[in-house]
Amino acid sequence: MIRNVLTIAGTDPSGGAGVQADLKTFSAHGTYGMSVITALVAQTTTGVSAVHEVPAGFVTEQLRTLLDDVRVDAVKIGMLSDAAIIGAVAAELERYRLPNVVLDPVMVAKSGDRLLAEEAVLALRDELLPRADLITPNLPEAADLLGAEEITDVADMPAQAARLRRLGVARVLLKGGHLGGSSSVDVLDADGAVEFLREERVDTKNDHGTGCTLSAATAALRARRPDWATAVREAKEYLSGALRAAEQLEVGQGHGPVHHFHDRWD
Ligand SMILES: Nc1ncnc2c1ncn2[C@@H]1O[C@H](COP(=O)(O)OP(=O)(O)O)[C@@H](O)[C@H]1O
Ligand SMILES: Cc1ncc(COP(=O)(O)OP(=O)(O)O)c(N)n1
Repeated sequence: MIRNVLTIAGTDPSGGAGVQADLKTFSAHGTYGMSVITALVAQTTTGVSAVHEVPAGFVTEQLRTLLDDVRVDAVKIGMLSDAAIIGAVAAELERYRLPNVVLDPVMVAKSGDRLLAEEAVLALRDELLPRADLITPNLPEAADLLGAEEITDVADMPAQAARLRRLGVARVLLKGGHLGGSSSVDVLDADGAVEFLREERVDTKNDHGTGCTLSAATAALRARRPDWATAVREAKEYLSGALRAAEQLEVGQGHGPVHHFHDRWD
């Protein structure tokens, strides 16, 4: 049976991040993709020019219309924009008891533009983190959620992940992409085990949407795999392949997108 996977996120007309990247990723993993949109974002490979938020009540309307009809096997949550939308999504997660929820706590785009209001970080921490099965913060997002300094050393990542778990989160994938270096290291703290996930760093400027792709691939794979660690490991491998395949693309002048491929996944 084909699994149904939902993304709740903002848009990217250039197709590199947000809902567009998530749907491509779901398809690449042999799942059926669906989307609830939280914000229309005028952005491309060079940055964000404007954000048009969807009213929170209409986010609720999209979710209820969809969830009253369709079974959902996994969910990826991305850009939420403000506290009202966070509240709306948290309420519907509770109401429908959705399974396999991956929360990417998106705050700032690579271009430096904010995708979550600063005053909404507390709402994200208090209302959504405890309802997620896995969160996937990058290092600046982890620091913001903890009200702490951003760490700069791979060796400190397990302790930072443990602090996030103590906020009441089931599982944490702490992403170390911002550290640079010859390998790209993430830490998974899940189900009683802490694991370093390492991949060779791909030398490319086409790295727009890496966080979106990783969280979407994890959700899709969790709908198909028996446990979180397997889903996360395969998702990271997929992302590295998509970063390598990005050299085939000519999209935009700035940070281009990664390339989603369908041939490896049956
Ligand atoms: N050039 C790269 N080569 C390989 N993996 C990368 C590269 N850039 C980022 N990654 C990986 O992409 C994922 C997301 O990266 P990160 O920059 O940490 O988060 P975000 O995209 O949310 O800011 C992480 O798994 C990170 O290790
Ligand atoms: C609509 C939308 N959602 C999320 C992001 C951030 O995506 P990410 O994968 O972290 O990629 P970069 O912005 O770092 O390239 C986004 N840009 N837009």
